Amino acid sequence: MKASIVGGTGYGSVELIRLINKHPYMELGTIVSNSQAGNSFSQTYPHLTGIIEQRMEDFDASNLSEKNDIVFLATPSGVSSNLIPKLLDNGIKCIDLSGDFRLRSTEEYELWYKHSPADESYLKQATYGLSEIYTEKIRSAKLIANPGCYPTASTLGLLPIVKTNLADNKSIIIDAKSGVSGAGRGLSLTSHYAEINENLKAYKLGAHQHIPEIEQVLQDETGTQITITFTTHLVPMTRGIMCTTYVNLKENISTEQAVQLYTQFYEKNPFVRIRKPGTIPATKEVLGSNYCDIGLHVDPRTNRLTIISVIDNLVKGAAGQAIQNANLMNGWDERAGLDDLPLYP
Ligand SMILES: NC(=O)C1=CN([C@@H]2O[C@H](COP(=O)(O)OP(=O)(O)OC[C@H]3O[C@@H](n4cnc5c(N)ncnc54)[C@H](OP(=O)(O)O)[C@@H]3O)[C@@H](O)[C@H]2O)C=CC1
Ligand SMILES: CC(=O)N[C@@H](CCC(=O)OP(=O)(O)O)C(=O)O
Repeated sequence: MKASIVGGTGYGSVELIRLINKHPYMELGTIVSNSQAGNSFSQTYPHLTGIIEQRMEDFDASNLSEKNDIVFLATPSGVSSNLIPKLLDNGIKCIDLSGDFRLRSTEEYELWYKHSPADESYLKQATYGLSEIYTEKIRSAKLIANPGCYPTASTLGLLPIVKTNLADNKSIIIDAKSGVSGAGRGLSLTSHYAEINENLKAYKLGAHQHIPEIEQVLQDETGTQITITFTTHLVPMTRGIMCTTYVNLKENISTEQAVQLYTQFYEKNPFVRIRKPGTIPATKEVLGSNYCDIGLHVDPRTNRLTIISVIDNLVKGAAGQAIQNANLMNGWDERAGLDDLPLYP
């Protein structure tokens, strides 16, 4: 099966190429680049010299649909909302790594993303691609809105407890941290070495575009409106996301009981690993892999649950989850092409 990528020179694209290159049932099709059409891929990424030499091309929906079986869009928000309708009209399946098709409400999209929303008739065709939770819908989807990196780590960490009657849903605080590759390859002052190195910054306080996305999933899965406190931080490392989430419990449970609840919740999900009581996951322990590792602790003095969830933002947070969704859409083992062990140290 041939997989095309749009947004060729970005980090999401080069990570998709790494994963497609070793996938048992997919091979790389057309790479579309807005800025580098005509140039070979290895000119932008010399570490792939002699491996990915193909020339990147301009976007052409009918040509892409003729030559490929699926298209991954790894473009900034505000771009795929214009491209995906043309692709769907040509009958090709799409997986969008951007935020353009994640929020069902067009008003919310405009409010948080500050772009014009996608056309509602196409928005309605999108399935939110949190692989572990929407598995069955994903299998028959034609358009996947791949979740954001922070929402993946946050919601996988929160869902087992909010879906029980144990959590005080008004008390949720997510303290989130990301490596700099989460901001993409584009140059900006905030990702400048001298601004990042030996520094720790909170950003987009109360204004992060992932707030409505996380709340939408929590509402869909609990049937109640849940408002969260969510703060993002930029950490001087390349890859990795850690979400430290605090939830007040309405009943007394022990750490061991929380671990048992989470283990049962994810027992059929190979990419979610629940840590034993007393072991705390770190970002390096999932580096380069599609795992989301979750550590839990209940403080008996406050009866508050602390959830530590970690992912590699470019794998489970983007390209890896996109491949996992393509696997589900095609009826393959969801682990196909995603069996790399974490890279350690
Ligand atoms: N980085 C991460 O960890 C994650 C990213 N995402 C989302 O995935 C998407 C891709 O992210 P990422 O690869 O990191 O971003 P990058 O900034 O690294 O790459 C995006 C690429 O899109 C293309 N592009 C840029 N502007 C335009 C435009 N106006 N029209 C068409 N193409 C354009 C460019 O490639 P070219 O010129 O070659 O076409 C660019 O390199 C984004 O929406 C991001 O929010 C989601 C989860 C995690
Ligand atoms: C470190 C960093 O800057 N991360 C980005 C995450 C980008 C992302 O995944 O956002 P989308 O919803 O547009 O896909 C951010 O916080 O905005």
